[in-house]
Order: sequence, then structure tokens, then C-alpha cells
Amino acid sequence: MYDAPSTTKEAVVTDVKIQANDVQVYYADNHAIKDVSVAIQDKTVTAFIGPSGCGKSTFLRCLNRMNDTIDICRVHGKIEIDGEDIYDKRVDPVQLRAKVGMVFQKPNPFPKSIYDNIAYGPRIHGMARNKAELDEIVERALRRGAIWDEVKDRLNAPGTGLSGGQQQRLCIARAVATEPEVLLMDEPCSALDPIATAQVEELIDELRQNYAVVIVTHSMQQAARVSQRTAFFHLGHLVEYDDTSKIFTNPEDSRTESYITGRIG
Ligand SMILES: Nc1ncnc2c1ncn2[C@@H]1O[C@H](COP(=O)(O)OP(=O)(O)OP(=O)(O)O)[C@@H](O)[C@H]1O
Repeated sequence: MYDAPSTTKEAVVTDVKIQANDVQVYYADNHAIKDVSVAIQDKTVTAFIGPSGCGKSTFLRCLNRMNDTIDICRVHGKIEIDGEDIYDKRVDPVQLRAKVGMVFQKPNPFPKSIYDNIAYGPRIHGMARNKAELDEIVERALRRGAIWDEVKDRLNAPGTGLSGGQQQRLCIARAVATEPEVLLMDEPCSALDPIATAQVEELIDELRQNYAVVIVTHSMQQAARVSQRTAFFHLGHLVEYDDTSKIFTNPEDSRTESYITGRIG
């Protein structure tokens, strides 16, 4: 059995933030997500794990309609956030993505100053009435991204000039600047060294005070360290979804057990 690091951060009973029912995703003829239903809790870190190609990123991208940008991709089924159907025709995907922020595998700061990286979204969404308010929003987001102290004296320097770990925290700060309610993270530490990874993991733990966080990770150690709930995907199916400690110590399904013990994957 995989020796999961002991976790004292058990999931507490919280509200359901995202409810997905019978979700199917196709890329042309490739049926990538098969009949997935899941209730994702608020103020909780939920990890998606599973072998390469099992559909983790595809399902994550359904949660803020990023798959809309892929021509051959079709999504069926129902996904509700706070009871609202996010695929309803009246939902504006741009507004949705402000509410459901996303952080990608590779840090991708805009080729702009540190300040403008953060101010970009709040400006688009008209969140500040004047420069002083925008300054406040930028500072608050950089503090939430745990990077304020490192950049406060060089807000006009380019975001691309920061280290990889700093860039990723800048991207997390950018994602929280529009006051999202959900944060999606697709392997956010895979391009980072162990120290930067530890900093981002610590930040993820803090972020769950305010957001529902969903993280795709290849690292079972990371899932065990940062999440309270874990969903195991295999060949497009959601095989098992439970408290992280249960998944790593006493899974119900033999496929989950095979994966966490390294027999598949
Ligand atoms: N943009 C795309 N166009 C066509 N097919 C895609 C696209 N993205 C993913 N797929 C296919 O969907 C299936 C699931 O892929 P997905 O990237 O979601 O899996 P994953 O579990 O996140 O994999 P990995 O861990 O390797 O990132 C695979 O068969 C993949 O080839």
C-alpha cells in the first residue's frame, strides 16, 4: 500500500459548491469523460488523480468551460455552481471564468508589469472606480498570492522577469484578483523546484479558507499533502471519490488500489 504522509487536515462537512451530473466529454469520436457525477465541496481542496490520459484535465476544464475553446470538444450533462447551470445559454463564459479562476501547469504571466498582470482582470470587469481602489485590489491579490513582500518594491518590473515559482504565485494572485469563488489548478507545481513547490502548496492550503480549490496532480504525495478530498479517474471514469486519507489508506476499488500502489499508471 502507498505510504501516504499522515494528514491531520481531515475534510470537514461543508457546502457543495460544484455539482456535476452525468457529464460526458467527446473530442470528435474520442469519448474522454464517461458519465461523471461528482459533488465538489466549498472551502476544500479536491485533488484529481489518475494515470496519464484518464481525463483529469478535460474534466477540470469543464468546470470553467475552457473546453468551449476547443473546436472538436463537446460537453454533455449538467454542471452547476451554487445551483446555477454553467452551460446555460445565458451564462457568459468570460464572467464565469472570473468566478472560476484557473492556474496552469506552466506559469504564464502576461508580457506586462507585475502590477498590470494583476490589474488586467479587475480593469476588464470594472472592479475599481479609481487608481487608489485598483492599487488596493492589486496589493490584496499579491498578498493572497503570498508574493507581495517579494515584489512590492518593483511593481513596474515585468512579470516575466520573476523566478518560475514567483511567476506561478503571480499567476495565482492574478487568478484571485477578480474575486473568484473557485480556483482550478492544472498541475500547478510541475514546472517548479521543491522549494517553490512547497511555497505553492502552503499557499493552496491558505486559499482553501476562501475558495473551493480543485487541483490536478500527478503526484500522489502532493494530493495527500494538500487535499482533503480526492477523486481517482481511470479511462474517463470517475472510479472513486472520498476523503483523501481514505483513498490513500483504504480505497474501495481495486483500480484505485492498483494506482496508488504503483501497479497501474
Ligand atoms: N485538445 C484535445 N484535443 C483532442 N483530444 C484531447 C485534447 N485534450 C485531451 N484529449 C484527449 O482526451 C483524453 C483525456 O486527456 P486529458 O488530457 O484530459 O487527460 P489527463 O488525465 O489530464 O492526462 P495527463 O495526466 O497526461 O495530463 C485523452 O485521450 C486525450 O488524448
